[in-house]
Amino acid sequence: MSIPMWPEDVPTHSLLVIDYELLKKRDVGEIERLWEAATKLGFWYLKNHEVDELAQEMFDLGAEVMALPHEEKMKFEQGDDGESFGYKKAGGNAVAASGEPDTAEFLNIAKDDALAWPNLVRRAPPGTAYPAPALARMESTVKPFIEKSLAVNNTLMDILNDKLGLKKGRLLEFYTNEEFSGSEARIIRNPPMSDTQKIALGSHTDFGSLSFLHNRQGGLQVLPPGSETWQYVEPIANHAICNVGDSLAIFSGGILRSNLHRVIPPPSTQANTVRWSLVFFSRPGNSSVLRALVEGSDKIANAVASSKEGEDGKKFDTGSTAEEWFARRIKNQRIANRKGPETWMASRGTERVQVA
Ligand SMILES: O=C(O)CCC(=O)C(=O)O
Ligand SMILES: [Fe+2]
Repeated sequence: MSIPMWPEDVPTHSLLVIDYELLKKRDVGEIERLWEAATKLGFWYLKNHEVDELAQEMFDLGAEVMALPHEEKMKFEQGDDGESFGYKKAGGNAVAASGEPDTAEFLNIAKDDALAWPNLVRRAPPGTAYPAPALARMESTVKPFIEKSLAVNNTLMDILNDKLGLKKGRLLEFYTNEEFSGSEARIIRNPPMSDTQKIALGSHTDFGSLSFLHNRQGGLQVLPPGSETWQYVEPIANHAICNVGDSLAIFSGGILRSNLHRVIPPPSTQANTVRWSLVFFSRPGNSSVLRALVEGSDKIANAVASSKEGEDGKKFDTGSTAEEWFARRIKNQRIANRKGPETWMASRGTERVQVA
């Protein structure tokens, strides 16, 4: 599919472009730029990451899955208990405290299932785990996509670990393949909308640590620090978009920024197209306690000590495991679980500014 050019007449927020090749060589200048991006906005472009071909194969898989009849996809529904893996229908989640439904459908595939393939360790038995086109491409596409995405996220994490002043490998202890986690690949489809302001995915911070995003059309928007205006992030060919999620913001005592973002339909020139996007989310092992790593780094201890008492103090010691944190957020987004605006509030993460 050819995608129309990005329009020049919409408010667009530029991101730093980080070169993964240079990061792999631990180029000092590039590491500084990554640090700037991860601490100021928490979003950046990543080029030279070598995952583009596999990303395209994931989109092909996504097209096959989403073309299945609705009843077939619903056999693989994620359910109402806070489980993320599986299919989520359009309208399954709220996008705001009002309870307005979302418009995007997505399929989430567990990292643990892809790596254990041909076994399924998180969703079983096979007939009810994932739609057939996903199972058919698990070995050829999903597993290598997840392995490569993990390598990218782990490299970024290793660099951020050192910049945070943590002992070598400390952060990566949370992301071993030994323990189950909420890490997953997500393929998202949003149909064309006549209302180009109709919210597809509501304002949120990401639940996990690092998100590695490939989107074809625009529609992703960020709320930059200090701004009250949502701004588009331009999709650039062969450039992934990376962002920091709640867990890294908490581990780092707020030094790394988990920024609010949302998705609306593609703007202007790109309107009236089906919007496709694909994300790999790295999330800590289920038993990881989400609290600032103050004992491991003076930098983190100082950041927590100098943050606003009460509000921030509590934020950096959540008393919650990663598993509980994700289940709470997922469960309370679900329209089926909605009792009122309080259900939406219960689904929130580390947001400083609450946007309804
Ligand atoms: O589709 C996008 O561009 C972003 C998706 C997103 O923010 C998410 O799934 O958490
Ligand atoms: Fe997100």
